[in-house]
Amino acid sequence: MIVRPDYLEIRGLTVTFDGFVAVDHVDLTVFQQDLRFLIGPNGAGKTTIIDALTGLVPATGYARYGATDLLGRKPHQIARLGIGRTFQTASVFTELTVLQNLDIAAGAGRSPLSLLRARRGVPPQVAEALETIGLSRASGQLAGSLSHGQKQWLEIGMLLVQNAKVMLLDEPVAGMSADEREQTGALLKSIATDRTVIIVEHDMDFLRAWADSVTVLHGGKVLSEGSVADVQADPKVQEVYLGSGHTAQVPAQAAEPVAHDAGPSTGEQHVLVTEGIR
Ligand SMILES: Nc1ncnc2c1ncn2[C@@H]1O[C@H](COP(=O)(O)OP(=O)(O)OP(=O)(O)O)[C@@H](O)[C@H]1O
Repeated sequence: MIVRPDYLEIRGLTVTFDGFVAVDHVDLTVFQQDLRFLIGPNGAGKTTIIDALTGLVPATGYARYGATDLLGRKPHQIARLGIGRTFQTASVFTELTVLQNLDIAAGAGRSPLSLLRARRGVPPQVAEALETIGLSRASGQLAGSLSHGQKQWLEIGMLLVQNAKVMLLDEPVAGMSADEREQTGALLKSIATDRTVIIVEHDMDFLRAWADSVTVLHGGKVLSEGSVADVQADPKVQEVYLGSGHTAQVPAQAAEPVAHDAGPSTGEQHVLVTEGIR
């Protein structure tokens, strides 16, 4: 792998909410081509890290992409620097077509009214994004009529046409069918060839199938980092996921996270969690 200078480097990232330290001196380095998964129990600080990197919450420390500092900037400035994110719930314009959604994301130098008008030809970067996300044939379809998975792909396409070089994806496969998960894995792998991609995910099967590397968070701190095999073998990770039999939080199969206050785990949950990390 050729290491290029434009990679994401985070040092001592800290986010505090009214005295509560949600992210606690996190160090993270992610290179292009390294499909990095960020995992951890509910409340570990995963989404807050993405929020801090995209200017939604104030943070201290240091976060740099290439030569550019990210902290202390407004969300739109960070987006313009090529740092893109998705949310747990896809935010597409449901009343507009797939193509119109991509057009708006691309800006394309057109007025809002002209974006809504039919027009000849599709800008090359939009056509390329349509192809990459597998929605070329659905380009005229209303985004609201897409499947859950297709909406997530459209959102990724909207980042592609904005030339996002860093993509921070929050639970991209939650609620997807098995087929959609498979297609999403292949999509993420392909976009990570020349981008820095971080995926927050609870789905351990998906992680095992697609992660190049994993960072495990717990209580706002980095607990473990390495390959899937490395983190699975780490006793600290096993302790967090398996706990004393009362702290089970990450299901093996379910796409949705289990609530933090789900109460003592049952024997069945415990088996699921054991399968989840092994
Ligand atoms: N705006 C906020 N104000 C106060 N506390 C917050 C805020 N946002 C997050 N937190 C707290 O920070 C901690 C980390 O939350 P975060 O959403 O980052 O966790 P997470 O690892 O993404 O969890 P999940 O897997 O459940 O999404 C939690 O204790 C949460 O309650």
